[in-house]
Amino acid sequence: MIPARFFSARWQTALEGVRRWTPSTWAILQPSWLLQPEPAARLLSISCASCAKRQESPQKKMLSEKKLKRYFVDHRRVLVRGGDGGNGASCFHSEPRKEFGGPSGGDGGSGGHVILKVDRQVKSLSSVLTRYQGFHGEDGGRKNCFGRNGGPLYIRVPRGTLVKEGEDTVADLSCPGDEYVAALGGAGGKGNRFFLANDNRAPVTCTRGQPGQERVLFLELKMVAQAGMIGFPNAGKSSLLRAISNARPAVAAYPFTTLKPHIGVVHYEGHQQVTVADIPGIVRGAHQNRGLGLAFLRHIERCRFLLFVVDLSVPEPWVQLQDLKYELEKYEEGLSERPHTVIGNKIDLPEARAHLPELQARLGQTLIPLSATTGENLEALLLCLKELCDNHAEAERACGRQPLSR
Ligand SMILES: Nc1nc2c(ncn2[C@@H]2O[C@H](COP(=O)(O)OP(=O)(O)OP(=O)(O)O)[C@@H](O)[C@H]2O)c(=O)[nH]1
Ligand SMILES: [Mg+2]
Repeated sequence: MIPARFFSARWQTALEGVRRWTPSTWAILQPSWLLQPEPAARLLSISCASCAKRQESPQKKMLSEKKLKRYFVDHRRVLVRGGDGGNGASCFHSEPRKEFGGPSGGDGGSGGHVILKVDRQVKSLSSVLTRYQGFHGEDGGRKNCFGRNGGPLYIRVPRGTLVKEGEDTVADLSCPGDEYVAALGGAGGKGNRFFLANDNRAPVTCTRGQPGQERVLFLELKMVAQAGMIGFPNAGKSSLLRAISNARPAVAAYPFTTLKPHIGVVHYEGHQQVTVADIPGIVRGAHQNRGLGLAFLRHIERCRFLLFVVDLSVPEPWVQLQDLKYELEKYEEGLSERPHTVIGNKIDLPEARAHLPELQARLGQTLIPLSATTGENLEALLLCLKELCDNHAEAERACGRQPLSR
């Protein structure tokens, strides 16, 4: 037996802690899969479901509503100006023993365009600045030297960016690699060589380069996903996305953990994929700009079907559902009528199980009770997603349109 004085003060504190442990403390430390019965045989392999971790709140300081909105960059006002054209030169050829060498002023180079380009790596408009100036063309030079053209200036934007000028939508950049010339560069000026004519053998005229086009554009980001998850803060939307896809949005026990939409891809057999967007939480009165407001709902506009995520552990979960639909209708009439399914999350909690029968009775439609944390009944959600996707594709094909894939 080693005497206690041989241990450092730190070790002694640790030993004290061990002595205080009780069986219940051990139970808390056990992984959840040891305490719960094995779920029924799974129809599909959901490796991520078992990996979905419960992350404890890092005691983050609550942000005010005003500050919350600053984090959410999905629209930008941008002033774009094309590069100015270079000026033409006015000079005459001069060489020993050569009289009347003639005009030799070169043209100016054209100004560079400012181009919006979709880049897969860019996920939000936060990297887009408020003003851009294209590269200017070089001035023309002596000896008929033309100025160099200004190169194009690319502004990298995320996929799903809408470009508006005033009220008009001028471009919809929804595919990777899509480009839109936001501002044209100015044409280069002409040097005096250009004005050489039979009746004027020594022109001195040269013109200035034209200024680049100037425009004020509004960029608006609309995520492109097939399914959109809508729910109150803390309903477990991000946990669910982590469980069914490889996306890794933050999960924590405080509201508004998610401040920008995340997209996850759910993989099925036969290389079929369904994209699911996790939208920041909606609160009652969002249409009056409460919480994060309704600004982020523009991401749902493009979703083909919706997943309403309800927290079953709250006292009256059906009220949450009514509020969600009400807020959607306030944003855009008919939005809540899109093909959708209702998900009752946190079924692993006893109070959630107690609320389930009443919610089902009030709902009058099928509800998928599941647990994002334990992975219980996730198969039902995956099958339902696939069905919604197949139905959508069929409907699109019937109308002669190409269904949205990813
Ligand atoms: N018991 C239990 N807790 C869950 C479950 N799903 C999520 N949670 C917990 O609920 C809390 C909120 O989860 P999130 O996934 O961040 O919720 P959210 O809907 O994304 O929240 P916001 O981003 O704020 O809108 C976290 O503490 C999760 O651990 C579940 O199925 N069971
Ligand atoms: Mg979240």
